[in-house]
Amino acid sequence: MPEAVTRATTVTTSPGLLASLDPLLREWLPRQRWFAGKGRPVTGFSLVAATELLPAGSRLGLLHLMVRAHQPDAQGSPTHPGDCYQLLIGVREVLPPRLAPALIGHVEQGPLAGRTVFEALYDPRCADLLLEAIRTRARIGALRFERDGRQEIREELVPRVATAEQSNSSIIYGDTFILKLLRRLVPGVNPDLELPLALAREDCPRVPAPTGWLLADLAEGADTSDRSDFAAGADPAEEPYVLGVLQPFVRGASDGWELALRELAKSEDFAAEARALGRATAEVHTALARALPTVTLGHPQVRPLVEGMTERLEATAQAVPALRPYVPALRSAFDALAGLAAEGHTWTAQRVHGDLHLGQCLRSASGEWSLIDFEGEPSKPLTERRLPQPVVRDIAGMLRSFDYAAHSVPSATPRAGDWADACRAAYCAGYGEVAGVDPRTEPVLLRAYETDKAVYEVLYEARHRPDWLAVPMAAVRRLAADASS
Ligand SMILES: Nc1ncnc2c1ncn2[C@@H]1O[C@H](COP(=O)(O)OP(=O)(O)O)[C@@H](O)[C@H]1O
Ligand SMILES: O=P(O)(O)O[C@H]1O[C@H](CO)[C@@H](O[C@H]2O[C@H](CO)[C@@H](O)[C@H](O)[C@H]2O)[C@H](O)[C@H]1O
Repeated sequence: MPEAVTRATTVTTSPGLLASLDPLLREWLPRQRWFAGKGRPVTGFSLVAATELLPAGSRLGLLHLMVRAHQPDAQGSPTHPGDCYQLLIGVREVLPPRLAPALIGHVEQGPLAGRTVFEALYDPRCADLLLEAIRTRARIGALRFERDGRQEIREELVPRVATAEQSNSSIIYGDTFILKLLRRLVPGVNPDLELPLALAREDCPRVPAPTGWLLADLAEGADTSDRSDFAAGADPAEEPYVLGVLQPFVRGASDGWELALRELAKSEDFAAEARALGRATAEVHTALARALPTVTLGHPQVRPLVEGMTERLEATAQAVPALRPYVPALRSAFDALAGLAAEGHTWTAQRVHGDLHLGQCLRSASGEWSLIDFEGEPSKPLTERRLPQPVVRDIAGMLRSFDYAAHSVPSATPRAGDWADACRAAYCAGYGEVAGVDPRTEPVLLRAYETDKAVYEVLYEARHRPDWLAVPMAAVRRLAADASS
């Protein structure tokens, strides 16, 4: 049986707790894939919240920590407050061999001295406890576990940690549910929960409906007993943090990126799948437009949007010299959009996925497509990620992804360029079939967003995967040449 979670309600306030973990976390945290502050030293930690899920002094202790890692900002200024991370720390006298890969270290001082701490997600007792807490809508200190009462959560589903390369951490329960635990935390409504909940209200089958979620409500004296809307609360600093989302697991799924590369390697056509993906994207967009407000973008709104794109282009050219020769031609794509707006052209904006690419699309064993990971670009503030945008933002992301796939295979692969063109056309056609408007009827808007995405990718690859920089640079050359012709 899972732990009786509602008994363990002590909030740990021991001032020595973080000091005792400090030397271990300094070494361990920067090595984690999800650590967002790579390349900058961690100069210290402060505790945002600590909750004892199982008493730290017992045979197995379990701590839920929200810890701010202090780092100088990218410019070296030490005043940056640092990012807040979610950690689940197991505490034992001795770590069993099966948990050795989860070791964080042996504590030498403070309240946990002499004990071993480890990444608790790998301990099935911890994973069971989290699922049980969601199932029973537990309140543990500042932590609130919620669920959609219409979805059944069976007990005793065997947990395992997901091995996919990801920006957060996930536990899969018996191939039935997947719990994504967000790592870098910010207070406020998180689109990764907000949008799937809105889509579930619209009965949109293209996005797994949240089964449960967990929040941390740190507002002093917060009485959360009858708050069903996690979005309540005017001041973002007072709003709950979204810590994780449980959703149905799409069994036997392949992601669009894996499938596209597989078909490309065999020189197989992917147009039918691309068209289905276009249809799925349009289904999600139309449901989002029904569920959440839409706005009209005229000249006053488009001007700052274009300025933002231009600033991103210039900042990226500063950071990546290879981009510099193409700046004037790329800028003309943004200027053309501003020009149309100045002539009185308007566009509709609505909530969108915000970071759509082939890796965010899952095809189930029965061939149905789902879209996942509605977090948006994690480096942007939540308020920005939640702004309505033209749907073309997502469409451009997918069009870039087909191009990425074509440029990621060995150059000997015949007609990779034609393959990408066919996918791009099929995706837009599929989108138009459902939405009623083919995105290619807005070439200026599409070009501006595709250019902006390619510029984003140049910076992303320069920072994270320099070996891949040639992929978006090829697109930059193509977009610049088209602009000059
Ligand atoms: N509902 C789901 N069903 C099956 N696999 C999923 C599901 N949600 C996520 N995954 C898998 O987990 C990976 C990471 O999920 P994602 O939401 O993209 O997390 P992150 O934001 O950490 O990158 C996905 O690439 C996919 O392989
Ligand atoms: O998956 P994330 O949401 O963290 O997105 C980031 O990483 C992506 C790479 O994993 C990156 O996507 C780029 O590479 C993909 C192939 O690996 C390609 O399909 C995408 O089209 C391309 O943008 C994404 O940009 C970045 O935000």
